[in-house]
Amino acid sequence: MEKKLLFIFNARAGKGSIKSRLIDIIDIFIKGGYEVTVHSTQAYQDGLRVAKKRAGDFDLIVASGGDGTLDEVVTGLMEGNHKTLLGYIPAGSTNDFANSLHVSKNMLQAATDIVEGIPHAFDVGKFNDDFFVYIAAFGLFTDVSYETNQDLKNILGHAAYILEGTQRLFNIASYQLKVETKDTSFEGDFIFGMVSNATSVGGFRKLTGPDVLLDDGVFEVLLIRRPKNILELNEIITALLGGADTSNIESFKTSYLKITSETQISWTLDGEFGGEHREVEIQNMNHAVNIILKKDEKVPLIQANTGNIK
Ligand SMILES: Nc1ncnc2c1ncn2[C@@H]1O[C@H](COP(=O)(O)OP(=O)(O)OP(=O)(O)O)[C@@H](O)[C@H]1O
Repeated sequence: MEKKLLFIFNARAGKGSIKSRLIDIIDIFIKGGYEVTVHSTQAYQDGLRVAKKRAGDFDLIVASGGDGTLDEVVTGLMEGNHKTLLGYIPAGSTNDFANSLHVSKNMLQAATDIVEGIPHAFDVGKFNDDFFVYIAAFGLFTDVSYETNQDLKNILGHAAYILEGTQRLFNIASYQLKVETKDTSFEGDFIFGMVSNATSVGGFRKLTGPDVLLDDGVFEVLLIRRPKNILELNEIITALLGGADTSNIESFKTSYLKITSETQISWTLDGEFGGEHREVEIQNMNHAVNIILKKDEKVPLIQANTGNIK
């Protein structure tokens, strides 16, 4: 029997770059032995709705768009409790997570790699009642409006850019936080926080630290305290650029994290607006999604290949 593939794509992502490749992509899927059902997302969260409702009827779901579309489809899989295999064809203006996954930026190659590829189990983040694929972050967004879409797209690149070393770290909002893990808890005045499962964020590799594995059941956490003077600021910047550690940066790995603040904090989940929260519980959902990647691709994973789907 033919295997069933649900193809969910955002025709608007990346200025509509997928449109001219659509027929060739579908042709690759059909030649790969799939019966293809196509859905172009009609609005914000449509990808989530369709994945949640329909993924159970398919052997493979392929998402195409930017990080936002991937986030929505994974959230739909999680909310619907589906274990359907997932493929990703980057087609947005921001495809940050594609760098961690080593997915080809050539859409036809990415489609071929899905058809010929191998599924790998990846961790997913649970964020209160929501989910994220590779990052939940707050801070450093005060001069970026959440109202216009384009600003939102660049939010992680923007944060990473600021962290790379401008003096603006002094002039931004900070948040009084209590941070709890299963082993420890601490408090402080923080300007930025990120909980990630990625080898690079906003195009910057150093921010997530070395020895990142995408299926190890733990997140990399980076929390930056407000610098009190130039010396502390320089220490923070040096540490972010890979130099000596500083007590103004908390960085650790954990499977669970609770962050409580006195005021509402705006969060971003995978580069999209993740709501305002005073209390956030983040849990690593180990091996929650099975993503198909090119054979022999050196993606940082503990697990060896879980078997060819063909
Ligand atoms: N038809 C649509 N109309 C409006 N928004 C949509 C539509 N389809 C998807 N979206 C929303 O667009 C957002 C961004 O999508 P995505 O991540 O795929 O692209 P992007 O690379 O961020 O975007 P862009 O290339 O448009 O800057 C997502 O939140 C998604 O829900």
